Amino acid sequence: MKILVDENMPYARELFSRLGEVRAVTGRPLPEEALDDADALMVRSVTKVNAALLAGKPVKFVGTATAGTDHVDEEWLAQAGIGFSAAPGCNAIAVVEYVFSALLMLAERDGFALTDRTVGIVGVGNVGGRLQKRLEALGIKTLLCDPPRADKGDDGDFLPLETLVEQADVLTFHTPLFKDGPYKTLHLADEALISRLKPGAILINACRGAVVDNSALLARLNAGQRLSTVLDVWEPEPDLNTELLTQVDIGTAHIAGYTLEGKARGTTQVFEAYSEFIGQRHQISLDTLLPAPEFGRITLHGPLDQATLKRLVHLVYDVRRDDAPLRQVAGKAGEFDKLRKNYQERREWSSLYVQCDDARAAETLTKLGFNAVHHATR
Ligand SMILES: NC(=O)c1ccc[n+]([C@@H]2O[C@H](COP(=O)([O-])OP(=O)(O)OC[C@H]3O[C@@H](n4cnc5c(N)ncnc54)[C@H](O)[C@@H]3O)[C@@H](O)[C@H]2O)c1
Ligand SMILES: O=C(O)[C@H](O)[C@H](O)COP(=O)(O)O
Repeated sequence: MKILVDENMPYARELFSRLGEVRAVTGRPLPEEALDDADALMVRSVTKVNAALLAGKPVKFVGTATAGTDHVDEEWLAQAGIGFSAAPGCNAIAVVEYVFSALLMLAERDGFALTDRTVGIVGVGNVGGRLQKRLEALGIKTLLCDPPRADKGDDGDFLPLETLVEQADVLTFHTPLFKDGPYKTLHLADEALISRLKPGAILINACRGAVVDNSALLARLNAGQRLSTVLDVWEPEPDLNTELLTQVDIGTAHIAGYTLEGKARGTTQVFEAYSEFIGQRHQISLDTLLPAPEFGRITLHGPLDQATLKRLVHLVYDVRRDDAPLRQVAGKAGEFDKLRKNYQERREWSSLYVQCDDARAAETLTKLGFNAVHHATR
């Protein structure tokens, strides 16, 4: 059994070698000769998986260690009889923590309280749903837009996108990229939508670049629209518009989902799916794979306010650590992917054990996803 894995999948060699011979390859471009004798292919979002890549090859299963699947022609895989699995939700926590890190940074810089802001969430799935819960745990008002869920009759107060545009101070996108169909998201944020955002609003895109029309966004920013912008994803990648990067408040190289936990969950989810596909079911516990974090334990004295939360969040992950390197290399061939390949280890908030002498602080931090306990220390 020969299994090709993207070289940017942590723990892939260790896990997949339990099932067969593993070869790690670059995902962009994927060396096509490697497919000539491969039984299975494990990719990330940078590899386009379609007939052009796989027709006539022996590959019987494709796994993508990602939440998004717009790089995979699932219809063709199904008609070609090739098994497929994605990794839904694997990195949702990472994206939520990226959004929080960015919002706390902007709130400190511009001197506002997050509890005075209303956050509009477009796409309320694994990322958007967790984001809603964590924002509400802090007492921040959210407005939700998810037409597919609304049409299915899911519980939730789902609103038209237009209402979010009118009322939200922060508009954050967490949809898949659908190029057409009833729920098309390509250029969902077009020039008309962007121009109607509230003055001083914050626009965040951490889903797929083309969900926001990047040329329209640049035109609005150049026209002086009062807007703060956080872009993790770009139209196109890896060759983003460098002028747009100079205009955004935070710009990163599609790494919102790149916690070690998030990437490792992606690998284990496709490993479990493939092991089931070949009839050798394995289940993996993430705890057995992950190393100890750089900061493991801290004591918080007193209550939790926004400034304290910001310091705690930024101890684990400060989004500015990923903004500066992108600005340094943008426009240079190959550098966007190099930043992603050589990504400095980043952990999730749950990796930090926080001992609090204030019961409410412990309760809030627990709801936010920290490993917090209340323990009187004074
Ligand atoms: N930047 C990153 O590193 C990163 C990491 C994870 C996911 N993503 C992207 O974010 C997307 C969302 O991730 P997820 O894990 O929450 O996916 P998900 O499938 O769990 O949730 C997506 C939600 O969007 C909703 N939706 C679909 N069309 C919509 C529309 N037209 N308007 C509003 N809502 C719509 C769906 O009904 C669903 O509830 C992924 O598809 C992926 O492309 C990016
Ligand atoms: O859809 C996702 O899960 C993310 O966008 C994706 O994982 C980003 O990382 P990549 O697969 O490109 O390494």
